[in-house]
Amino acid sequence: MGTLQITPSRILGHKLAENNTVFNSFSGVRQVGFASLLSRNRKAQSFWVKTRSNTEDRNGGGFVSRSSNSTGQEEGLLLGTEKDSDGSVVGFNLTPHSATSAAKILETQETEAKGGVELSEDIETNDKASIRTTYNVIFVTSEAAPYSKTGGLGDVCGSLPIALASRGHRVMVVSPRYLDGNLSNKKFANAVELEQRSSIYCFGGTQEVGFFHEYRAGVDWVFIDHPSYHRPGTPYGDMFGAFGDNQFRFTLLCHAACEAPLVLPLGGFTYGEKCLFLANDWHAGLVPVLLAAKYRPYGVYKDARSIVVIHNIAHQGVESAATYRNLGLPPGWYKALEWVFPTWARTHALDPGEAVNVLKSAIVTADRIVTVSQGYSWEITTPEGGYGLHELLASRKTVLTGITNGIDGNEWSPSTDEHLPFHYSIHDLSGKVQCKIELQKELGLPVRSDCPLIGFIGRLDYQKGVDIILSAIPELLQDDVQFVMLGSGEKQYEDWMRHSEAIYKDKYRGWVGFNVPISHRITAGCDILVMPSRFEPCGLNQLYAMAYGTVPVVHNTGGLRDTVTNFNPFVGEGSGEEGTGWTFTPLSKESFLATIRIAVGTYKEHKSSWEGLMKRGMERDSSWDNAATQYEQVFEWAFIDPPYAG
Ligand SMILES: Nc1ncnc2c1ncn2[C@@H]1O[C@H](COP(=O)(O)OP(=O)(O)O[C@H]2O[C@H](CO)[C@@H](O)[C@H](O)[C@H]2O)[C@@H](O)[C@H]1O
Repeated sequence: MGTLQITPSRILGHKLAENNTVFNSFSGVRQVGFASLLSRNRKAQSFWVKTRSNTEDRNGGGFVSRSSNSTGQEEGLLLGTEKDSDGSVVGFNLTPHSATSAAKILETQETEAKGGVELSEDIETNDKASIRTTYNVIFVTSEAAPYSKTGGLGDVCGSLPIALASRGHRVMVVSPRYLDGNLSNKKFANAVELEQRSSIYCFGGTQEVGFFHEYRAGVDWVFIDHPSYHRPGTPYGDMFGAFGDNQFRFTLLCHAACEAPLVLPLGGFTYGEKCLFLANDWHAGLVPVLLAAKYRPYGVYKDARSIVVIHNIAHQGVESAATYRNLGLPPGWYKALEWVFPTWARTHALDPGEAVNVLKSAIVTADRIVTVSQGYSWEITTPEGGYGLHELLASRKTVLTGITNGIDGNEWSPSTDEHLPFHYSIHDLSGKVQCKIELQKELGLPVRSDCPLIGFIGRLDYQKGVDIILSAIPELLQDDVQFVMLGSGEKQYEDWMRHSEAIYKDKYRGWVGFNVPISHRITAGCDILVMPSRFEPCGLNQLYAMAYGTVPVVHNTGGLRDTVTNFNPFVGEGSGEEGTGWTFTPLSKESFLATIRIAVGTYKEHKSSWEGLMKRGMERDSSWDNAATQYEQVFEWAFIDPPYAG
């Protein structure tokens, strides 16, 4: 790793003040999480805290810090200034703890002093080290894979933090420690209990929470421990429906997450107040409100920022207005959460329709808003897509950004996937047909490598358009195709899947349940993956499918429209082809069926076109790096503006 540089546009005055976590580098321009830059090397980090002995070399206003270890050896150059042609300080260089790199930096600085030209070259050639500010980032989320996952939120909060940490940020993920009495409890086995406990006042009493911690893949995974997270079921409910105390459980999460950076000495020292909270979905939505209402009036978190990340606006955390007093917020902040149902949505004539809406409060009080694709960032500002929040979101359009999710290449790669019986890649696709044959065997379908195998994976609910699949299946299965569905959700759909297996014995399989290894094998073994989602903020399964050479057929909406390009066999007057799948509209049985039939026809009749489709999908860059860069841009914008103060 080469030089990490922090280069504000122009610094008028600078002050280097140090507390135990952060260098306040510039007066109001940007905060630099010093701890984050060291967090990638825990040993060096704790050593640095214990035995640091800095020396300052002032050289015409320049500032250089060195640290030495207990044997007196120089560990590395920690800090140096960068100046523009007028001699003004425009940035600091933070360098790694390696003698070679340090020497290179010294060399670079000498060169810079001579002419200042080669610095950027040096940066470019040395590991493509980028010029960027690093932050202390706190993800707050109700799920994070592999510890907990019911859907895409878990995937994103399990992989984006790692991508950001690998780019030099100090990253903590705060999530509940769910113990459901099943095997999944083992996933928390490596998290150790910290001595710290916090008392949280909410719901008319004091709740004590514990903190568990695991440092993995460069990220501090912090799990909030409380009896309300210990029960059978998913993070949100069980066979009888959603838990009745979810508002309580996630209020607790938000309070605890706000405490964590202040009180947990992770790797030797706390994250401190100058951090950036990423509040994911409504479960974490109280975080921006708490920063503004509970902490900032007392001078705490004055320089923190918050971003609400909307993965699915259909879920907003709406409860009766009377529950406001339980949330541990000052009475004056009711307006931030106030929500009035339209007349038609009220239960009776005297119902005033008053409620509290947690996601709404996050949209009001967060410094910036991110959604998981550009298409969806527009859709949520429309009456059709905003689920009642469109006007509010439209009014905050200037701070609303769409960033398409990435996928975790360690977990989802056909050449290394531990759940697959055979591996394959864009250079050698032979393993894919083997995966198909093994899947057919596993599902008890006739083993036929020439028969198009169509798959669906997802929650069985209205959003995912399962009703469209159900209505199309009787006609579709008259064709020579096989169809497999994996999902859990609404009972009527689960029953339909079980029932249909008996009707279409040789053509249809329905796997009811949540099973990650099977989801990987379906993604690899199918030829076509369908996603007739009514709305799809981003969608991950189409990204996984394309990475696995499985061609997606998707409704032309939200993130699906942004990520799947329609197959076009006539580009360049027939000389070439483009596209990674098919998008269809309108969302109807007829257009769904017609598009699948075009895909099946292409699969059967145009083998080379099909291979082109597969390969273009596999070539597509869905890595998190691209998205992480865009998140960094939003972080930067968040710190340019003052924080929300009410
Ligand atoms: N029965 C089952 N067994 C095993 N695995 C299963 C499964 N059902 C679903 N999954 C897995 O859960 C994830 C679902 O992710 P999606 O992004 O498609 O949808 P979800 O609606 O949960 O996420 C929301 O958040 C994400 C993340 O931002 C957005 O992409 C999305 O549009 C938005 O609706 C995938 O990893 C999928 O394989």
